[in-house]
Amino acid sequence: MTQNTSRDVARDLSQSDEFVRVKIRFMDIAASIGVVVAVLMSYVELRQGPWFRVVPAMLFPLFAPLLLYRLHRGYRGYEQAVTGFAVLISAQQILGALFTLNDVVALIWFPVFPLTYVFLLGYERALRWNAAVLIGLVVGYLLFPVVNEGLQPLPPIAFCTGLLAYAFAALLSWQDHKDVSVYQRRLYEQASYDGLTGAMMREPGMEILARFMSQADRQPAQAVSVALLDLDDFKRINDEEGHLAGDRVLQGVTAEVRAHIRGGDYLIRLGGEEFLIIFPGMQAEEAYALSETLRQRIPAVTDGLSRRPVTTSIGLAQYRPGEALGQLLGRADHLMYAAKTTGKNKVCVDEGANGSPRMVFDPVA
Ligand SMILES: Nc1nc2c(ncn2[C@@H]2O[C@H](COP(=O)(O)OP(=O)(O)OP(=O)(O)O)[C@@H](O)[C@H]2O)c(=O)[nH]1
Repeated sequence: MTQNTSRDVARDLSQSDEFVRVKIRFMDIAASIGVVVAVLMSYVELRQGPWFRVVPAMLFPLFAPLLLYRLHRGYRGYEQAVTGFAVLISAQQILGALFTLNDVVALIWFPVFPLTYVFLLGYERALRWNAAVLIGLVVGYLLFPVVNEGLQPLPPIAFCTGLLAYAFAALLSWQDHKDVSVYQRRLYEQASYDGLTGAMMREPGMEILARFMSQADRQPAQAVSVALLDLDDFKRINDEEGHLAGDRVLQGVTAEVRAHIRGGDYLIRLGGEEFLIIFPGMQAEEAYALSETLRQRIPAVTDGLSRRPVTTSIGLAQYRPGEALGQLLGRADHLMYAAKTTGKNKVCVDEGANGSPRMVFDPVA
């Protein structure tokens, strides 16, 4: 089974934290400057020609404040505002082609907009968006004499040069952003995944768990279970067979876990020989079956990696809506500790209902 790719995870995280805050701050500044420039342009335009030529330039000062307001209204507001800005800029461009393409100054903006789309939408969406806007510009140019009562637009050679500059800027920004994204993803992987086992590290893992917990708060039917998995007597392997043997065991165990969990599950290394598996959308009973399979398989897969079979103790808890992350992990830890103190090599689980944890499964080791 395939696990979440680091790319999916990076995308998930990049939508929520510091990255978004920086982007919002930048958009506040850029949009405010845009409003001032557009008002000045409208004023100049109004002195030179008929009122309707001002419409494209006035769109931005009219709608940008509303979008800035949406931008600060949580995650949904942010998504809508970002797309809204892209729509606003496209409308401004295409209407601009329709009304003002007899002025060579209009071409100055052509290479600027592809960069804006990449910033707002990411390079993949921006590429499609740019293709659509290029078509819109051509249509606007062709309709210019009809809308402007016989007034001639820029000569075709000037317009085509503008289009080429636009397409070139779009390709360059796409290529550049792609390179940056690859680099960012590599940095993210290094910062988020444990080099020895490939399991996710504690901090990003906790962020993801917190996200699933708040999802479960909003939709109580959406269960989340976690399994805290700790290898038994691991110190003895290190002491008797050396650290390298211990490392091999850790790698063997995590490979086995990864092979059995589902695509949307997460494996996190909390530290040392302690791991957490997040089972989104899974009740404790179902997660128990999977954990029990793992418990049974681990001695077999570590056979040969160490002189004696390695066993695990697992504490399994289902999230109770409203509880804190520390409480959920505390319950899982308490259950794992119960498994350790009652003979090791077992899975202990509670029902996930309110009240004190109760062990409903206590398989024979
Ligand atoms: N080889 C190796 N050992 C590690 C790593 N991280 C932590 N350890 C060792 O893991 C061992 C954990 O020992 P303990 O916490 O006593 O746990 P244990 O021996 O498994 O005992 P129980 O949990 O009670 O079953 C320590 O010896 C750590 O040095 C690692 O990355 N590689």
